[in-house]
Amino acid sequence: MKIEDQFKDIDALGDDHISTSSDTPLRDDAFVLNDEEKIEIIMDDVRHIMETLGLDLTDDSLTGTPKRVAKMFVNEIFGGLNPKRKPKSSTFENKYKYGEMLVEKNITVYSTCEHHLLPIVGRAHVAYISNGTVVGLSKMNRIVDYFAKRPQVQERLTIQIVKELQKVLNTNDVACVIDAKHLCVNSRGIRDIESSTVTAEFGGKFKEEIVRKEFLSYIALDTKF
Ligand SMILES: Nc1nc2c(ncn2[C@@H]2O[C@H](COP(=O)(O)OP(=O)(O)OP(=O)(O)O)[C@@H](O)[C@H]2O)c(=O)[nH]1
Ligand SMILES: [Zn+2]
Repeated sequence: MKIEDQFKDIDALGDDHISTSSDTPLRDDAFVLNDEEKIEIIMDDVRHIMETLGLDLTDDSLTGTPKRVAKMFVNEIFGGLNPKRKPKSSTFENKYKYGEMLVEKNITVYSTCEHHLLPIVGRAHVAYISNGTVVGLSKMNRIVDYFAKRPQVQERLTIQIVKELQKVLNTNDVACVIDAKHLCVNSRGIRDIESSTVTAEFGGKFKEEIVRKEFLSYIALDTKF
C-alpha cells in the first residue's frame, strides 16, 4: 500500500496528522506492512532472541513460542498502534441536561512500558463535563484500552486518553488520573513491589481547584488494584 493511501485510511478514522509531543513516536512507514507480514517478521526476531539465549526451539513447549509472541505483539498488547483498531465512540445528545461531572472510575489498564517492554497494570479514572454531548460509558473503557495497547510511558497514555475524549465530546472539560504498577520497577531493577505511579491530566474546567477536588474526592477511596 502506498503511504498516501495509508494516510487516507487514517484520515477516515479521524486521526490528526500533525504530530505532537503526546503522539506515540511512529515511523513514516509504520503501516506499509500489514499485520500478517509483521507477524511473520517478528516471529523470526523472537526465534532469534530465544536461540541466542541458548534455548532449544525443537522442544515441544518452546516451538510455538515465536509465533505466539508475534501474534500477541501485533494483535493484542501492541494492537493499539494500528489506527484501524481505534474504537468508534457513539455519542448522544445530552437531552436530559445532566450538568454535573460524570466520572468513570477503576477502568482496568493493561499496558506495556516502552523502556523495558514489561507490563504496566493499574486503574484509570476518567471524568468529563458535558458540553451537550454524552458518550457511551463503555467507549471510555475502549479508549483507555486502545491507547494502553501500545508501548507506553504512563504520562503519554494519560494525555492521549484525555485528548481523544476531548475530541469525541467536543469539550476541553475532560480529566484522567491513572494509578499503575510498572513491573520494570516492581519485578526487576530496584524491585520495589509496593510502589505505584500516579499521573493526571486536567483539561478545561478541571484545572479549577474546586472542580478538580470534586473529581479527586470521587476516586480517592478507590485507587487500588
Ligand atoms: N517517566 C517514566 N519513566 C518510566 C516509565 N516506565 C518506566 N520508566 C523508567 O524508565 C527508566 C529507564 O531508565 P534506564 O536507566 O535507561 O533503564 P534501567 O537501566 O533499566 O533502569 P532501572 O530500572 O533503574 O534499572 C527507568 O527509570 C524506568 O523506571 C513511565 O511510564 N514514565
Ligand atoms: Zn520499564
